[in-house]
Amino acid sequence: MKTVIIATKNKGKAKEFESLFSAKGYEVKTLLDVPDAPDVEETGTTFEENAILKAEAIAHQLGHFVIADDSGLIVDALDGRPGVYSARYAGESKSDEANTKKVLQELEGVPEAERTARFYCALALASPNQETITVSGTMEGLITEQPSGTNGFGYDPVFFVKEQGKTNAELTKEEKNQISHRAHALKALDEKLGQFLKREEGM
Ligand SMILES: O=P(O)(O)OP(=O)(O)OP(=O)(O)OC[C@H]1O[C@@H](n2cnc3c(O)ncnc32)[C@H](O)[C@@H]1O
Ligand SMILES: [Mg+2]
Repeated sequence: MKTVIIATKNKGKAKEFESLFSAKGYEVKTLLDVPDAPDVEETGTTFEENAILKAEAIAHQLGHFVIADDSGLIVDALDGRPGVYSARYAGESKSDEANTKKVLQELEGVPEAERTARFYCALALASPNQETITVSGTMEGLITEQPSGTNGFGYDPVFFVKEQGKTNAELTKEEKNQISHRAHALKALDEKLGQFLKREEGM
C-alpha cells in the first residue's frame, strides 16, 4: 500500500486523514508515529504560512514528501478570532475544552443570527525536491450556546451545521468527512497530488 506522511501531532486530525486517505488506497503515517519529530513553531499570520512552515520543516527532516494541515475556527462576531490561534486560544496547554469555553464566554449574549462562523483548512504539500503547493477548504456553521456531541475534536461540539441540523460532534466521522473544511481542501489537493507524485518518482 502507498504511504502518505501527514505532519501533524493532532490525534483528531490524524483519524480524519486516515479515513479520508484509506478511501484513496493510501496508508497514513503522522508525527504521532515519529517520536523525535520537532515541534515546529507556528509563527505565520495565515493558515497557509503555518501549513508551509510545518510541511517544509518536516519534509526537510524526513527527506520525504509530506502534507501539513493548518486549520482553525473563524468567528465573525469575534472579528475572525480564534483564527490562526485556534489551538492555543486559551493558552499553551492547547486544551480543546478550555478553548471552546473561551469562545462561548466571549459570545455570551450574542444572538443566533450573529453567531456565524467557519472552519478553514490550509494544506501544504512539500518535498525536499519540489516547490511547495497549498490548497484550502472551508465549512460554514453557527456557534451554539452549549457544547453537544462527543465525536470529532477541537471546537466540533459547539459548531452547528444548519444543513445537517447537528453539531460537528454529533455527526459520524463519515458524515463529517463528506462536508468538512479538511475534506474540501483534500479534494482541491487531489489533482495536484497525482502530478506531484509523478514528478517525485521521476527524481
Ligand atoms: O499543528 P498540528 O500538529 O497539526 O496540530 P494542532 O492541533 O496544533 O493544529 P493547528 O495548529 O492547525 O490548530 C488547529 C486547531 O483548530 C481547531 N480545529 C481544526 N480543525 C478542526 C475540526 O475539524 N474540528 C474542530 N476543531 C478543529 C482545533 O482546535 C485545532 O487544535
Ligand atoms: Mg499546531
